[in-house]
Amino acid sequence: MSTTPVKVAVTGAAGQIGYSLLFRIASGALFGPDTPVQLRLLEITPALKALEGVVMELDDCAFTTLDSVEIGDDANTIFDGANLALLVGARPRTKGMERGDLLEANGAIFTAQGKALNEVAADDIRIGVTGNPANTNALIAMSNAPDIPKERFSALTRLDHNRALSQLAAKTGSKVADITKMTIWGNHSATQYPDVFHAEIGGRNAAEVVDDRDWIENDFIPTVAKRGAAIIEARGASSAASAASATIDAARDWLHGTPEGDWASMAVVSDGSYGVPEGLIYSYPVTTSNGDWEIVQGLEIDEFSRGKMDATAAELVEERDAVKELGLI
Ligand SMILES: NC(=O)C1=CN([C@@H]2O[C@H](COP(=O)(O)OP(=O)(O)OC[C@H]3O[C@@H](n4cnc5c(N)ncnc54)[C@H](O)[C@@H]3O)[C@@H](O)[C@H]2O)C=CC1
Ligand SMILES: O=C([O-])CC(=O)C(=O)O
Repeated sequence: MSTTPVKVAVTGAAGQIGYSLLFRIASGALFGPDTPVQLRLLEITPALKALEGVVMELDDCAFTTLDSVEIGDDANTIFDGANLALLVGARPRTKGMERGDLLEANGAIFTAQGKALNEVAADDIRIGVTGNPANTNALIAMSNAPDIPKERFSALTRLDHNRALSQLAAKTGSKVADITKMTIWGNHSATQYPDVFHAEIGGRNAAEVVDDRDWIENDFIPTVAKRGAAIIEARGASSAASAASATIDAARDWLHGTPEGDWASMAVVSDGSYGVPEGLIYSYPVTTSNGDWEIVQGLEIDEFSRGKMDATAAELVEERDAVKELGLI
């Protein structure tokens, strides 16, 4: 239990993910009922008025864990002393838009925010990137923050991980709580590889419990990988409440640790593990404790998995090369 307030910066705070995320953080979902939270909310100038309205609503909730709220459009002011920065603000993908189109639009945002974090964040800063294209945005922020250890940056693949848990539970008639060791490899995009071959259901190998290779290859993997597009198609807007929930899950596990006997999926800087090019922000199975993560080592990778893991790495190499060409990293 800590009574020292935690400073949590959230960007894109007036957006649709923000509208769910801020209330969860303020109510103690991330740090528990005894830790006061100071919210630092960054928006672009035209969105500040809407953000004032969100702050009025935060006030009206009378959360006992919410110590203070500061809003603004200057990253150096808002990130000052931040212990955790959740970089959500970005331009969301709209119907028919490909992720590559987003690289340039978002590059400028994450260059500036990486620099500001480097200047003013607290020494223990952890940075989680939700805004798309999340892996490459995290790479841009990381590359523009040379004084912050690279391990402090991650991109969100927890939503994909949670989607995979839910699909697998539905298929096998099991409970999400019975499933462990799910893995999302690679990019938060349609090339991601949701891997059930190392997952377990009630301690048994998940692929064996499923016993339906066709479902794994032709239903499960594409359903999870294309779920974001399916939500956009159905809702006319990208995932918001589920993305906020996954952002909380990811930050909570990072700061407070993964449960014994389980792991989480997190896109983190590659050290070359599993043959992934060093320096990419690639989603791995990780265990965490006290704000540090470690890539789960020693998993056997068969030819099918190898192909999928390499394909998503190749997409990230392309994204990296594109932003390099734009001078963003
Ligand atoms: N990694 C993941 O699993 C997921 C990622 N996303 C991504 O999250 C991002 C946010 O999504 P939504 O909240 O739905 O979008 P939104 O458009 O509702 O909100 C984004 C907010 O960011 C703000 N913003 C833009 N530039 C900014 C800057 N430089 N500084 C601060 N704020 C800035 C905008 O004014 C806007 O209020 C999008 O990129 C979306 O694609 C969405 C779902 C899942
Ligand atoms: O697909 C999108 O643009 C939104 C997103 O990242 C997701 O829902 O996974």
